Amino acid sequence: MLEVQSIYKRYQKKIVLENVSLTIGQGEIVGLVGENGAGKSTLLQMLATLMKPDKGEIYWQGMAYHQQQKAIRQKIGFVPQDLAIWEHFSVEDNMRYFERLSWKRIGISACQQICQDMQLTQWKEPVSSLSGGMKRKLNLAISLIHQPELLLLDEPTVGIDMRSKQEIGRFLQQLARSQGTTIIYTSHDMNEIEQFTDRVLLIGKDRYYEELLTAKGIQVDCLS
Ligand SMILES: Nc1ncnc2c1ncn2[C@@H]1O[C@H](COP(=O)(O)OP(=O)(O)OP(=O)(O)O)[C@@H](O)[C@H]1O
Repeated sequence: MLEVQSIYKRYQKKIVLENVSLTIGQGEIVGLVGENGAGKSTLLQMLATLMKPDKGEIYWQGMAYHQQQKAIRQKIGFVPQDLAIWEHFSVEDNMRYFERLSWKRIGISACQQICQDMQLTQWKEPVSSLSGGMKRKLNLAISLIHQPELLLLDEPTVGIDMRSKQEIGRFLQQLARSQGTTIIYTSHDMNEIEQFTDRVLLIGKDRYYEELLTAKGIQVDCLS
């Protein structure tokens, strides 16, 4: 279980997160939505241990972030908005490279299986020749090599076509159901959020998303 207790974050004078608390259970897929600049990436970076809150505490499976950061980091997969892959290597070489650096050595067949499960089948092709959607899938596949318990995705499907979105969404659902992976992901696509998440957390002051999602019959929990 992920527990966030009353966290605060400000950049210079700008308060971004103010008294944010949330609880997410194992195997849940949660959509994090809100207007541009609401603080979604900031929150994800804190959940990924890459940034500390000014105040408040975060726990994963009862372990406090401020006390067991290294152990917690090994259980987290984080996919930032920007792609972090080697363009001139093949899909296989990317997976081999990151598998070698991984906390957990799963072997190359298991790496290939992750790609296949995501319908990323261009194993031998250079990344530079892949479509944007395939590159996003590879970025996601790399984050799964160490079999994270908590997967944090910052707009994993931005700029990609409907088909790849569907494939990624279905893959994430399968991952949560079969492995019990807890998944939090941000998106501005409310159809995708409706289709693939179990529930929605809204961040920021803008109530546009709340109205939109409530009209679709989706329950929204407001974080600020
Ligand atoms: N390192 C930083 N220094 C100063 N201000 C920052 C920094 N990072 C983010 N901000 C500001 O904090 C606010 C929240 O940014 P954040 O990237 O978390 O929002 P977001 O909800 O992810 O936005 P988007 O949907 O555009 O990705 C924004 O106003 C942003 O300009």
